[in-house]
Amino acid sequence: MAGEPVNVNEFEELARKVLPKIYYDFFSGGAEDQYTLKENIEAFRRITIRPRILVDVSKIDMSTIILGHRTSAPIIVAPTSSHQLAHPEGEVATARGAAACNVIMGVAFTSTCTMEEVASSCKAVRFIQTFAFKREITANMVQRAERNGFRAIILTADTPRLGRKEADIKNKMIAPPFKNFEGLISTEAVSDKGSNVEAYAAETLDPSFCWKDIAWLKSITKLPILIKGVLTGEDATKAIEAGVAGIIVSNHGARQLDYTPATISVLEEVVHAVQGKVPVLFDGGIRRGTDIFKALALGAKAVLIGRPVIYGLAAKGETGVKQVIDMLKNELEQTMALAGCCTVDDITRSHVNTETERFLCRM
Ligand SMILES: Cc1cc2nc3c(=O)[nH]c(=O)nc-3n(C[C@H](O)[C@H](O)[C@H](O)COP(=O)(O)O)c2cc1C
Ligand SMILES: CCCCC(=O)C(=O)O
Repeated sequence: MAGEPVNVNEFEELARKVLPKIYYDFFSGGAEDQYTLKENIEAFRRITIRPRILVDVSKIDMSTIILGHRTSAPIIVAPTSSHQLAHPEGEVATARGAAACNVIMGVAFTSTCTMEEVASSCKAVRFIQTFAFKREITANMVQRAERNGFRAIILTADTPRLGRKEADIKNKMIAPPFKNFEGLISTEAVSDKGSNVEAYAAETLDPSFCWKDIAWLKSITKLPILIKGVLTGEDATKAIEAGVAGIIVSNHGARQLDYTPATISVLEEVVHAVQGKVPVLFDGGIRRGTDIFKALALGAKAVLIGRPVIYGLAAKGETGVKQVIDMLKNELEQTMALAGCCTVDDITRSHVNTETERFLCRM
């Protein structure tokens, strides 16, 4: 690739060049056969856009409100771990990039900078992401999140144990120090076989955590709880019964259970089950503004972006994060203009055709 990257995929190429192979594999990889990893991207290609012409698109407004926070676009930085493996400034640089674009920053508890460092370094609206950790870890996270001005808790519920990423096992991937755990777990997880990321997970996660335990989480915090990892209408209904403030349709970027469907193919099922009771957010495979448009048309309030942000960070630090988010914003704006939508609310179900509909049209 010659010159500056012009799209997110070119940022991935830059990141591949600058990162040691072991870290590129860690960031880019998925579980086992990586069927879902491919599908998350491919399924977007099977959805087409139904544009409307001769609409006055002289002004496009991409802004939206997410849990009461106005943001410049329906884009959130997905919580992803280990940013210092991509760039020495880690999550601090990522959060500053998000702040510069006026989008919400998801911070993983398994970050390499502490929650406090991220909080004091930028003005971005921040959501903290947690797993179903052992209770003393969760309680510590909640106190610190509230004290440091985080605005919501993202409970990632698809990880009772860690998915098997075979590249990490082969590469003997060593997790960086996850500084938020200091004083909470006795040792730095070590493992003599394969990746030690799994050993970390085994020491911190509580695989017995289930739906009823959300009541406990709600009892120890005033922050709204978003549940991440919902892939079925059944679980969406349970999540609403449990009283969550929002749902994130996600398969963890295809890093947990392989052969789950592409997230974009189950978004509508979840949206139907939710019946507008809480916002439905979406992640997995967003690489273009057209992908964001498609997710919004199928009922998402906003999308989370995982790997593209990490690739921007790896390639150019905070500037790269900003460039990646700006690229996606510019592409969304272009898509909205060419499809005849001036605001995000103008994007409706009738602006896309899924594979099923195209098949029915031919009958
Ligand atoms: C390197 C990496 C680390 C991740 N770490 C976490 C994490 O700590 N917690 C979490 O809930 N999701 C994590 N995720 C999943 C993301 O939040 C998000 O669901 C996923 O990356 C979206 O797919 P995309 O990368 O195609 O945008 C991680 C994803 C990647 C690629
Ligand atoms: C213990 C670290 C978990 C990170 C994670 O969720 C991922 O790599 O997908």
